Amino acid sequence: MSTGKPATQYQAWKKLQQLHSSKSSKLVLKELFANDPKRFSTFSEEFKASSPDVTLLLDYSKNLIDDEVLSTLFDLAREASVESFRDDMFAGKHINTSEDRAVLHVALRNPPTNGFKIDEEGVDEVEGVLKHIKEFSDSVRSGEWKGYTGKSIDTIVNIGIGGSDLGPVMVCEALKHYSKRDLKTHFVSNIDGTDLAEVLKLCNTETTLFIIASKTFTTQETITNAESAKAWFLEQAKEQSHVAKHFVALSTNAKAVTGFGISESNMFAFWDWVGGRYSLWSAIGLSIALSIGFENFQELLKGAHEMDKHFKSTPLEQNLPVILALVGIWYNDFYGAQTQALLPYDQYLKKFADYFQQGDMESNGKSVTKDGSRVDYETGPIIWGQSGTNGQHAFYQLIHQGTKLIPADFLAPVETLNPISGGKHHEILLSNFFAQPEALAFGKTEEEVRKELGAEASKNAALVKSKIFEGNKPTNSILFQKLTPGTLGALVALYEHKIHVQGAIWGINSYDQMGVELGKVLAKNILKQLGSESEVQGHDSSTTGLIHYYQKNRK
Ligand SMILES: O=P(O)(O)OC[C@H]1O[C@@H](O)[C@H](O)[C@@H](O)[C@@H]1O
Repeated sequence: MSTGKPATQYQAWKKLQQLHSSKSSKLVLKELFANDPKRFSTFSEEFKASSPDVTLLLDYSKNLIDDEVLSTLFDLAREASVESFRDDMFAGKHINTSEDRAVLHVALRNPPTNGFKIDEEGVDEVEGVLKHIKEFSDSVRSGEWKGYTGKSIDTIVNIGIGGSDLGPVMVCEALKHYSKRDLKTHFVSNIDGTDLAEVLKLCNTETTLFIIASKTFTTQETITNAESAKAWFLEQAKEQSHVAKHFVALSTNAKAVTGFGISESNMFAFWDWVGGRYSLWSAIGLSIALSIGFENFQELLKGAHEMDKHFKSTPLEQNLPVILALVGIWYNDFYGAQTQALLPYDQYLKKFADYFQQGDMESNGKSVTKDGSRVDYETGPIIWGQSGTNGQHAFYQLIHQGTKLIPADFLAPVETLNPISGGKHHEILLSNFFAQPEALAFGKTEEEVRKELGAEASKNAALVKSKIFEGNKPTNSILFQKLTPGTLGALVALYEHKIHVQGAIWGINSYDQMGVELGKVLAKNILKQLGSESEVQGHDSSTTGLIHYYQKNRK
């Protein structure tokens, strides 16, 4: 079990504080590289899965670390019992202590033979649900599954929010290359009626399949959207019995699913040991299987499983999720960095940062440890980013020359799936992928700027200053072979395990999400009061004033 101890109590933490005060000014990338020609090979690791297409190279040499810092970070991981906490997760121990649950997304991608031995109720049902997903997705994709007028399905609408939306959205976008183009996939998540209304404009009742994705099947947004979609469907289809051909559910709550009017035979089950933000590997991935086919969905699971094996069995010093986690902690807790940017140089990964905003921030955005103490150090970073090179023309200015330290992960494929114009686009893309971390690390000195400006430099001191790049900005670079389903599985699992390791060191519970509850409760209460001004009770003057303004001005 993770110690749940405040991280500041570890000896290694104290040593890292000392190292930061004594050497941070000496950790200068330009010098570290100049003094060690082998720095790249020392601080990089390759991950190779059994499929030759699934390889990742992590270069973490452009970080503000040396051997001593790194070995102390590994000491920290050992002192915080990261290895036994990891093993507890794989063994099905109830590491989600506040909800007394196991955390077993790894069981969803664990092959029936040669996998990990996991002992928890429901794990032996995983294969059966996968079989159900296969049969159903095959029959929809082949056109065998017919709608109420005998036509095949050509449009999928996944209705879900949070973990029941973001994973499928990200993966369907990332693996669009492998998708069945004549089967359109849409996602509706927001309670804002605009989301559903705009999607319904693209749908035909006779050929649309709605997937209602909700672990609890009680989420207000999802159930309201699902009810409205059903009403829209029945306006045309009339007969309640036709619902069975057009609505399926993904949930752990059979009672609520049948209560909604979807029969259990049209329900794809999962279990409470699957956290919402770790659920794309479960029945929640049905829209993925429909879009890219079951075999590709299985490749995605396989790639993740290979990363699970790496995480479970590789010594910490070569363990990619552990390295990413420790380097992240170095900036988050000792340099005071507030954020972490994820910058994929692959257009298909444009939703990757959005996905891990929930994955990381909902997991590690906590301020009490497992034993209830208030932390006196920083926990989860703010995750953000977008695909390169778009980000370069938007926010990179601040990363290069702003006042904030923004550690950033750069990701790119060696091979593109779209080698248009003889591969010219990809070469340009990758030249940017290589150039940005280089520019961030090594910057541009005043001397270089003066040389470049020539005579102009002596006339315009401010111009000289504005063109200096201080450099020494840390980055990780991840090069993967190409964006296959297996590679994506491995990449997602890499970041999932990074989150796990950081949570273990911070002593927090990465697997609950109490922080999303209060707003939901207040909204329900306010909804009841929106009828008239006199009903608005029990709020501060700001909230009351805002509600009254809305009530006066609504039409
Ligand atoms: O799948 P459900 O039960 O509808 O929940 C959706 C989301 O609901 C949110 O409230 C949770 O914070 C997320 O973790 C979850 O993914």
